[in-house]
Amino acid sequence: MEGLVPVQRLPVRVASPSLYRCGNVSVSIKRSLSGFAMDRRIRFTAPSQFSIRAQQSDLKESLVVSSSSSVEDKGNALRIKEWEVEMYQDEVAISQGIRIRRKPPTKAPLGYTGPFELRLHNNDADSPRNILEEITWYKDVEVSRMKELNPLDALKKAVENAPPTRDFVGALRMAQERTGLPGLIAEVKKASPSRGVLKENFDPVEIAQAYEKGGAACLSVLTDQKYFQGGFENLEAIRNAGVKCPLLCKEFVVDPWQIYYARTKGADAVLLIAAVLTDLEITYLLKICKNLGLAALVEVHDEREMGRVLGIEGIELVGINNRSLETFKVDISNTKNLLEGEHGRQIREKDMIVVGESGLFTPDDIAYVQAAGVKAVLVGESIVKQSDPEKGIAGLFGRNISHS
Ligand SMILES: O=C(O)c1ccccc1NCC(=O)[C@H](O)[C@H](O)COP(=O)(O)O
Repeated sequence: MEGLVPVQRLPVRVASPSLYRCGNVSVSIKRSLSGFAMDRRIRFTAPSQFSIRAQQSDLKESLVVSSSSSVEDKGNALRIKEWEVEMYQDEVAISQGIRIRRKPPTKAPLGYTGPFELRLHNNDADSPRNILEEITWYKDVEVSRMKELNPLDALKKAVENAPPTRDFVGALRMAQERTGLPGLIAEVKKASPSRGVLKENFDPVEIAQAYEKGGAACLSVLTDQKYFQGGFENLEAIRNAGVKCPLLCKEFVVDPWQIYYARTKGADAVLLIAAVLTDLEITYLLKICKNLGLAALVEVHDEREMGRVLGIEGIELVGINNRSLETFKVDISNTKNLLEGEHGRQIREKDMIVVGESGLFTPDDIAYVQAAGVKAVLVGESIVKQSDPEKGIAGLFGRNISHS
């Protein structure tokens, strides 16, 4: 066969690193989960006539293969040099309705498959479309720098000697039983992209201690520096200051390395954002969390994400964020809406803890999300802004919920 080989559309179901054979065509699909470099390459050494139907269960993906071939070899044998298909994470993500795209690799434009010489630059792919996308794209860069300073092997050794984690989920359940109100995850939050600086004289340890005294069940510590003016040093300092509440590392996780890092810095739980991560990534990260003794708060924003998360095994904590990723607008009826109907039924059946997140300011807000079915709330702005955050908690719940 000479000249161009027509574009082939290959429906391929990929379960694991696989080698598919069909006649003398072999398709090897490499799946490297480390760093989520989901890299699939298809290499053919094939005669001119071929058709490929490679199917395995679990993941349904569609690969588009296009290439050119040339006659190079002796005899009539056709050597199709190397056909390379790169299906970026985004293609899987799009199929799952994920709105947050991952950073396109610099060496090739986003989501493009096909021969290098035909690649186009796509401007839309080169810039983030909303704040969460911007944060996660920056996170990719930041994490690769941090990894060089703290290689995974060293982190794994540090984790072996780390003190045991505290029971994040248990603390929420106990608080709810103790107070009859949703357990409070109080957020140590200096600033945010939507509100700017919330507290000028920000002392994370002082705030954490005040939250604990005020009756918080758990604390959430923002570790992102660029957008929230947080830091891992805050997490570490709070942990080392003797605060007993379990700590959530509030990060934008895009890489398993971050989970190990969080564990070495004193986290008892991490946040996983369904808008950013595919189902497979969530499943994989949950396994890592379990292995490290960490709880995972899996955050959703809409019905579709809630449906996805309910289909993933082993999730105990689901956060419903009331803040729109596109507009920053906060609407607490989002929590109520996502807990109605079939999703709410499944959550109750599985005895999951739902955490109402963002935009909670008053006892009425707390009562509203509690009536909708939440067993915990994640609150930052309304309490961190108070000159006395301990009193801020009493104000938020309409009564003193401290242990004393
Ligand atoms: O808070 C933001 O502006 C923000 C922007 C983009 C992504 C995430 C963001 N916040 C993270 C959170 O989930 C909140 O800090 C948390 O739910 C507490 O919210 P609030 O009580 O409204 O401070």
